[in-house]
Amino acid sequence: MKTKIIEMNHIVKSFGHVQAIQDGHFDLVEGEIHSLVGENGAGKSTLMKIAYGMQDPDSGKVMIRGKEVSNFTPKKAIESKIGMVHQEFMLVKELTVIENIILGFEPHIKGRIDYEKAYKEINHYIKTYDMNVDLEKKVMNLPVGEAQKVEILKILYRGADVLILDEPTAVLTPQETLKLFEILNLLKEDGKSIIFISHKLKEVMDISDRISVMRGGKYIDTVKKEETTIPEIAKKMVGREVFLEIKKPFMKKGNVVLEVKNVSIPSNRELSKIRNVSFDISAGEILGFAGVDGNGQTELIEGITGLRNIESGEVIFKGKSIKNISPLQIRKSGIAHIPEDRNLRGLNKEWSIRDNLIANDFYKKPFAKKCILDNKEINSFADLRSEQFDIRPRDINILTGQLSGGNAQKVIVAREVGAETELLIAAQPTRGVDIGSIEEIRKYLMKARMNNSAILLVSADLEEIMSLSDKIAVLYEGKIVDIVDAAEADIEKIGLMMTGGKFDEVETQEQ
Ligand SMILES: Nc1ncnc2c1ncn2[C@@H]1O[C@H](COP(=O)(O)OP(=O)(O)OP(=O)(O)O)[C@@H](O)[C@H]1O
Repeated sequence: MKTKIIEMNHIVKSFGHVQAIQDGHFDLVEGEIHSLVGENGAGKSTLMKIAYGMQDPDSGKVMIRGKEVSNFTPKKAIESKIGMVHQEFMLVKELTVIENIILGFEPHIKGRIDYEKAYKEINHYIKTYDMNVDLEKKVMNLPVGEAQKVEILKILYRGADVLILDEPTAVLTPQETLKLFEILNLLKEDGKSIIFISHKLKEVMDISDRISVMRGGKYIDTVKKEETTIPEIAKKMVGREVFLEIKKPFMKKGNVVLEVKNVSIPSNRELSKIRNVSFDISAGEILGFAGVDGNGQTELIEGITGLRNIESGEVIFKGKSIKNISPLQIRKSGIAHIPEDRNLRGLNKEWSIRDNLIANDFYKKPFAKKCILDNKEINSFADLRSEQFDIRPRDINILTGQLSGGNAQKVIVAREVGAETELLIAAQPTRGVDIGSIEEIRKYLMKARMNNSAILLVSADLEEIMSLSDKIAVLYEGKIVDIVDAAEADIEKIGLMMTGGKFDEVETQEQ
């Protein structure tokens, strides 16, 4: 029988009055890829932070390689050959890749850093696991997929044979995810053991040997990949059937709401400059933007929402130019925005759920009357939104900085989609969000369409683009490759367009 490397039993952990884990169990055997899944706030990250010694359990037993541990710390975890890659990377952007990898563990020769030894060792990992990383580059110049490889190299360099990866694919493109999976399989072949936290059940089914499910802080079940299905896991996670296929009822297109004409927007990355882009969106229509991240999606949305200067061209909302006016004026004109970076632009983490929910409208009726806030109105509005969008924990006074990633995202969606809006700009609305909430968020986007909102959707999730959109535009190196009717598009063709091929060329190639 294979050795159990990590065993956790009856783990309990609270933060103040929030019980993050009520009864956590997990075990990892040598040489397996074991996924941990569960809704936002189910306690996955907390359980893994306990395994890595970043947090102490209130009670319960943690065994590492057969020995019970207490007062476990990341330092002891590293000594026990356990490494963790967190949701938010922990690299020093100003340093080079090699400097990051060896930071705190520099080999020395005659009082100086022995770079030769470090290069030799790291190049060995790069070759063995087929990683292709430029060790001289500064981390700030790396795309996310590369930065993640650096995180993995960093823990391998520290001697890890157990890798805990917390939502590693949340920020990756489909291509980068495939590459990551190749690396993980090579690591597994080499005898390493991997814990993989993810919300993407298809990926979980592709990569795992076993899958453990948590719900509401409790252990639910562990199943072998061959003995389960995606719907079965989704049901264990959410406690009910989940339907991600969204119905797209016929909708008669209304007037044009947004017109973008020959717009160019600068960027400090060459591939992300928006070059002469034109499209329009009508009332009751969803235009989905597909494309590999970094091809100008961020710049385009920042330009339209007033967060970035537009160099040339025109942006017209309901017949009036909104080009280069302030983000506040743009919001006030009736445009809602779910920003892609929820921490930077979507929320004030120091504020409560309630205050974030009313951030756009706190000065207006019914929340303020004659410049005085009406707390009763505000509280009942915030309670209702929390209930409708299933924001957990159900306490509107909690600071959003204390919420799990997915619940934080739900606060933004509840604020933006809940509002009556003529144009909704939704950038990565379900990124890092659990399957039950994805279903809810998609339903709300569809409801907004049925209420005649025009919606600009940017998503790295091609299936999301395909299932929600009426028209699909593909951005490649800052240009629109093509805009196609969603009814005629299929995922493979759109995938090929994401590498620059035109829709009809793709068809011709196939014939
Ligand atoms: N440092 C903290 N302070 C207060 N509450 C916390 C803290 N860390 C986690 N929590 C709470 O504990 C619960 C479990 O959070 P955790 O991050 O473990 O969930 P998760 O399953 O990883 O969720 P997600 O998939 O959204 O990342 C949540 O309700 C969260 O708000």
